[in-house]
Parts: sequence; structure tokens; C-alpha cells
Amino acid sequence: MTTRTPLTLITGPLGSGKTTLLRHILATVSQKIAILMNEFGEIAIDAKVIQGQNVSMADLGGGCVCCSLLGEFEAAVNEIIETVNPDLIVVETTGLAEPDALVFDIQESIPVVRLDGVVTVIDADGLVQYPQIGHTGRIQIEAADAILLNKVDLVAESELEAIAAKLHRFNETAPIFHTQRGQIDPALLFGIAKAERSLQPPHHIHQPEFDSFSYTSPATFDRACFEEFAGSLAPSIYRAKGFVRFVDDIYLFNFVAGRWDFEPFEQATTELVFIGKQVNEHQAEILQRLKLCEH
Ligand SMILES: Nc1nc2c(ncn2[C@@H]2O[C@H](COP(=O)(O)OP(=O)(O)OP(=O)(O)O)[C@@H](O)[C@H]2O)c(=O)[nH]1
Repeated sequence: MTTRTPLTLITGPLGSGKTTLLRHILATVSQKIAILMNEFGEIAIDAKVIQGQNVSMADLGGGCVCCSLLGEFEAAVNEIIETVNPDLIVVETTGLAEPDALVFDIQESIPVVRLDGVVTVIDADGLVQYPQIGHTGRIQIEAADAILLNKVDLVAESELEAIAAKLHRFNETAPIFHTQRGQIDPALLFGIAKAERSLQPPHHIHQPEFDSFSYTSPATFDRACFEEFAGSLAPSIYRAKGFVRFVDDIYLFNFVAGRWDFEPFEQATTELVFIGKQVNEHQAEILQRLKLCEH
């Protein structure tokens, strides 16, 4: 009998810390890992963030792996096993993905892998700002074998208890680990799949309420102008990410629910993705404001 390659699924809402966790896993796990990335925006920012780390990776393009890209997903899994023969496969889904269809597909249709666990990363700060857990968030929590309640540095201890209790109502069995920047012993994330999992195919009608658009530019940006821009983005922009070139260097820019940060990052040019509800209403204004920040 051929052995099935263990496959771990990382899911969780937009900007909750999935790529940060993946970077931590890649930095701390010695086995040969292959990564499958699925991103929502048309520019693959996360794939570029991970690429520098000398790891085999396949990128599943813009869209949601949970429905329209299932065929591509199966093909990518088969190809990565044939070409790289990894010890482990880790899949990062978009924050908008509902993982139930994917879990079903992995168990039923891809004989070369076995589901090793579903890890759901939750943004504690996001849940304080937007306490309502929507349909997609609920499915992500229900599917979890382990939940990382991440960004605990941004939230008071008393609020964390209430959030953990809320998560527990949707999933009574998954352990909840409090983390900062995904720092956790990776051993707690592998070999954790539930023995019993519903094998009903989900009736999946996925209608993401989110849109995205992107922006690329060969220009250098004025940092103060860009920071003012980031500080006054319309509240409907929940997530923005990408690379920005300032005079001194180029940075990875991450914006989630009104908070943002920069990290020096080697990249050639400025490219940004904006994600939110009805973002297209703000597209023209955002592009115009970015133009004004170009040197
Ligand atoms: N303060 C704080 N920031 C964090 C923590 N974990 C991640 N972040 C920041 O949150 C932002 C988003 O992190 P990512 O890892 O890119 O989130 P993601 O879930 O991969 O995002 P999407 O793929 O767009 O859904 C980045 O600015 C991270 O540095 C944390 O524990 N504390």
C-alpha cells in the first residue's frame, strides 16, 4: 500500500495571521514541506512572501479554492507529490474560503493524501472590533481540529476569555491556543485530524460579499503621504496588503481592520491589493490618492 502524504489545512478569516503562522512553521519544522496557496486578490502577495523561504510551492490563482478551483487543487496536489515528494503538505486558503467542501474533497477524492488536520487562525482583535461571526467564519471554526486565537497582544485578557467561550460554542472539541504572531510549538498542529468527521458533501453556494482590486506602480512613494493614506482608508476596506517602495527601501505592507504595519522586504516594485465589501465604490478615489503619494 502506498503511504498517503499528510495534508494540513490552514484556514481563518482575512488577515487573521495565516501567512504569519506559515512563516513560523517553515522556520521551525525540519521536514520537507510543500505549500499550496490560494489567494483572493489577482496579485499573489502571500506567495511572494513565502517564496523567499526556499520551499516548494504551488499557487492556485485568484478565486476561492473552496469551490471554483477544486479541480485545480486536486491537480496541484498530485503534481507536487510527483515532483517534490514532500513529507507534509500545508494548504493556506483565502480568508474567504469555507473549508468544508475542501475537507470533503481531500478525504474522498484525493487518494494520495490524508487530512492531517484543519488549523483555524482567529484574529482576536478583529473579533473585538467586529464581534459578529458570519457564516464563513462559523464554517471555518466548525471545521477546526485546532484553533489559534491569534493577536492576543492586541486584546485585554478579560476579552480573550469571552472570545474563547464564543468559539467554543461553535466547536466544542478543538483546543484553543492563545498565540502572538502564530508562535506555537508546531507539533501541536500536526497529526490532529478528528477520527470522526461528517462525510456529507456540503451544499455549497458560496457568494463572497467581498471584492478586490489591485494597484501596481514603478514609482517611489512618499512615506508620510502613504501613512496618512493608510490611516484614513474607508472602513469598508477590511484588508489591504502588498509591497510599497519608499525612498530608503521597499516594505511589505499589511492592513487589517484599520491597523497596519510595514516590514522591510526584498521586492522589485510596488503592488497592492485592496479587499473589502463594495470596494469598487472606493477604487477610483483610492487610486487617485495613491497617485498623489508618488514622488
Ligand atoms: N499585533 C499582531 N499582529 C499580528 C499577529 N499575527 C499576525 N499579525 C499581523 O497581521 C497582519 C496579517 O497577517 P497575515 O499573516 O498576513 O494574515 P493572513 O491571515 O495570512 O491574511 P490573508 O491571507 O490576507 O487572509 C500582518 O500585519 C501581521 O504582521 C499578532 O499576533 N499580533
